[in-house]
Amino acid sequence: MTKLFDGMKTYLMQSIPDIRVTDVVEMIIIAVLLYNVMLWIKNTRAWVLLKGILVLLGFILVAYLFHMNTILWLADKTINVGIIAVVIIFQPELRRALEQLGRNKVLGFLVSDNGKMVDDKFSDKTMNEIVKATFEMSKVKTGALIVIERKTPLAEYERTGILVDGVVTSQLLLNIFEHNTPLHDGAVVVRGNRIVAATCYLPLSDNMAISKDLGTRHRAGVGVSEVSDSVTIIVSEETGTVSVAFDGGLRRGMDPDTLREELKRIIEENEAPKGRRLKILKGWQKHEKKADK
Ligand SMILES: Nc1ncnc2c1ncn2[C@@H]1O[C@H](COP(=O)(O)OP(=O)(O)OP(=O)(O)O)[C@@H](O)[C@H]1O
Repeated sequence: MTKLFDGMKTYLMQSIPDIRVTDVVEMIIIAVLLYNVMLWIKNTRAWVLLKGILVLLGFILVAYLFHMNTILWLADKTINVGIIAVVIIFQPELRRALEQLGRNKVLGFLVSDNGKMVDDKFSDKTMNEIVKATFEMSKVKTGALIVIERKTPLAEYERTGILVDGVVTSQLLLNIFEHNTPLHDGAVVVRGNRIVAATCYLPLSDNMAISKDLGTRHRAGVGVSEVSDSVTIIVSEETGTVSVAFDGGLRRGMDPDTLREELKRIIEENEAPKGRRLKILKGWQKHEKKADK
């Protein structure tokens, strides 16, 4: 009996490899990475592609089971080209994913982003002017798209528009978005207390979770929030509804108080200490789920 136990003990000691702390850390990192890749696949066009690849793999399995050598040979020869094709097709999504990684605070310590300094800090007055203009436009159903820059520079999108460089006032915003005027189309970019540009073209989000009732104005608002830490206010031309896009999410049906509160919260988050920042993000995510229903 003792011999049996000793044998089992030796077997177990030999067959279970030494698990070090680094192995556990490695497993956690891989699990987090896999989870994020799966989330990314689910929320982009990659989900449709993945389904196509699964059908193709099923087909190859059938060919393998029935020894269809020509099909197997063709599959073998095209797989490398297929991988390159996937990288080319998903170049915008991959670029966006890498940009998001670059915005990650962990990397932020290594790659500091001090390229842009805003001396003119977003003030309460500016916030009130924006809220006032937003709800005046909402009342008369004037479509609007206002992007507020934070840490991520939006120069790339600013360049697609017309330079304005004016102090943010409700009158200026109303004027810009007035129907049938040269500046009303596209987005306005706000940096600090100034409107830097109008008619800007923003990247469109391809998030499948965005309601099908919403068109390109809303997709553009969410799109820019996916590639930057900006806050975007969207006024629907169809319904007058006010929404806020932030961190890839959309919160709809805002009123003046909730918009002011939301803007304050997000803008202040910039200066918030770490612990508070986490709470703020959790709060946002909770709200976002409710609002998107
Ligand atoms: N990529 C973009 N960047 C900036 N603005 C855009 C972009 N795409 C569309 N827009 C703006 O959105 C307008 C079209 O809005 P559309 O009706 O498609 O969107 P929507 O989300 O249904 O909004 P609404 O509720 O106001 O109709 C365009 O005239 C333009 O001003």
